[in-house]
Amino acid sequence: MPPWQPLQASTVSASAIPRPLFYGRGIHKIYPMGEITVQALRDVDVDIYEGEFLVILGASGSGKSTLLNILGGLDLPSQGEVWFRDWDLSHADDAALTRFRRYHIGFVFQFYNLIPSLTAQENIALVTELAPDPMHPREALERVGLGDRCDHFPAQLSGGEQQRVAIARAIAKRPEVLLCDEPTGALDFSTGKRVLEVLESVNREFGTTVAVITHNAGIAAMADRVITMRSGQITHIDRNAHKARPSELEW
Ligand SMILES: Nc1ncnc2c1ncn2[C@@H]1O[C@H](COP(=O)(O)OP(=O)(O)OP(=O)(O)O)[C@@H](O)[C@H]1O
Repeated sequence: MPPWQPLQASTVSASAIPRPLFYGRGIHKIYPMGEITVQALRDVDVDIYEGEFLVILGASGSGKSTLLNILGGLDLPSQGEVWFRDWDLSHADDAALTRFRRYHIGFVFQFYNLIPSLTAQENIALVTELAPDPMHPREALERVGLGDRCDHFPAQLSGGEQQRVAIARAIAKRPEVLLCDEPTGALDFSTGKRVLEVLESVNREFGTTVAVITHNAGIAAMADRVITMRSGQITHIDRNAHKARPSELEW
């Protein structure tokens, strides 16, 4: 990692602030679209710390998914630098990014992307077969409260249960980071809260760094820190003095 400077001026000396797990500076992302270009990210500086629960909040089109995809090694910035520990993600080739995703990152998306013809535990086994030190698929399902649904097919599970299988699939390879793109976007209020409880317990019990992107401001209260985005830029970074439990959230 290059010499690191904390983002915000602080009364605490820089050496007392932990080095971030992710370190991004001057990130731009431009999509050429024929005659015009779309600037999805403009000069974004971001730090993500080990073990934190981060919420990235912003309206549709503000650049949240673009930023998450770059941090997760699914996409490259057009300009700027992105580091994960000592890995320079901004200059990594496809093979290096695939290794990075495989060994370090679990993804959870709004739509669960389960294979309909496979049972819950078979969906998870597809991932754990490639991982160096995975959980047993049954254990991962127990972690999300679905130990009794191992042999159910996705169509036999509710939306919230399918999302919990997707979370079990993401945590089964014991990633250091869980990146979640609108994980409750397709769920009703109480089912969404159950999914957030699972993400909170993964963060608390395993120490997994969790980043959740959402347009739902009600979710921000459960985070350690909240990054707010607008028009491809970070407009605020706030730390919650008190973290709400998922059961206390309202939206
Ligand atoms: N592959 C792409 N090609 C062209 N433009 C893109 C592409 N991906 C994103 N964009 C544009 O970049 C901007 C940021 O999109 P992004 O998906 O990151 O926003 P978002 O905050 O995640 O929105 P949402 O909450 O609707 O998912 C938008 O204007 C979007 O249309």
